[in-house]
Amino acid sequence: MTATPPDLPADAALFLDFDGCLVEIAPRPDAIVVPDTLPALLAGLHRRQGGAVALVSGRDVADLRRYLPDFPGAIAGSHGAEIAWQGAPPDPVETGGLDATALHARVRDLAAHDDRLLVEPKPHGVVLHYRAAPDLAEWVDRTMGELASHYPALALQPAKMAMELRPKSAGKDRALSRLMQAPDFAGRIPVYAGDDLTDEAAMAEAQSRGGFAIKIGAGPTVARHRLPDPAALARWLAAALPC
Ligand SMILES: O=P(O)(O)OC[C@H]1O[C@H](O[C@H]2O[C@H](CO)[C@@H](O)[C@H](O)[C@H]2O)[C@H](O)[C@@H](O)[C@@H]1O
Repeated sequence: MTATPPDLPADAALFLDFDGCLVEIAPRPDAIVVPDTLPALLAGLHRRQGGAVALVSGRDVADLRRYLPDFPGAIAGSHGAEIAWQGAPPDPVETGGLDATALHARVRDLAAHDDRLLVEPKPHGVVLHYRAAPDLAEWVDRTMGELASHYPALALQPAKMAMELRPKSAGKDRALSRLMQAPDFAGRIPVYAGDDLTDEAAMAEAQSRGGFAIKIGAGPTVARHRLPDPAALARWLAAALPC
């Protein structure tokens, strides 16, 4: 059973997923709408939590910075493959010699199968989206699975109406563990909010470290707490800030 979360402790380290968590899911990755109030909310939380606020997303760091250019905290992008500390460029990523451009071209060729499919290239992988073609779910899973067998350094990452190839060495749980070693985060209670399969390992990691996790929306989860949607999460976060 998942319960409403307790108040955000002042000594928490806060980890926030982006799509489906801070912003509503949209028909396409570039169609999301960032609520007007979100940048100030994140800045207020960053002050209140002593700098211990991080975005943890499947999107790459550059993409997240386009949507939240003034976010003052750390950003773990590409499912934790990239970590950018407050305002700095991302740490270099070990890609195992991946030719990302060739991979993107291969997936674009596969996507020519149906013009409702959408390819999202990433610096260390690629996503094939089928939100506009739900009938192709099985085809996408199978085709990306076959492709994955040619890329031993990449792992299949199922997401909402999408299948991704991302570095095997990445993972939001690993990103959380790394961030928890940083001076602003160390010794704090990890609190993680997320909505997708990609968040489950990080939620488990937060709980195993004595913190808590909040699942946003419906669906099975390891999280012990739940809120219905990004608006409810924003209200819960705002309640932690002085009026
Ligand atoms: O880890 P997240 O911040 O939750 O990012 C996960 C993926 O989110 C994006 O795709 C999802 O959201 C899109 C916009 O709402 C939606 O159209 C798509 O169907 C969803 O899968 C993003 O495009 C991916 O790169 C992220 O990995």
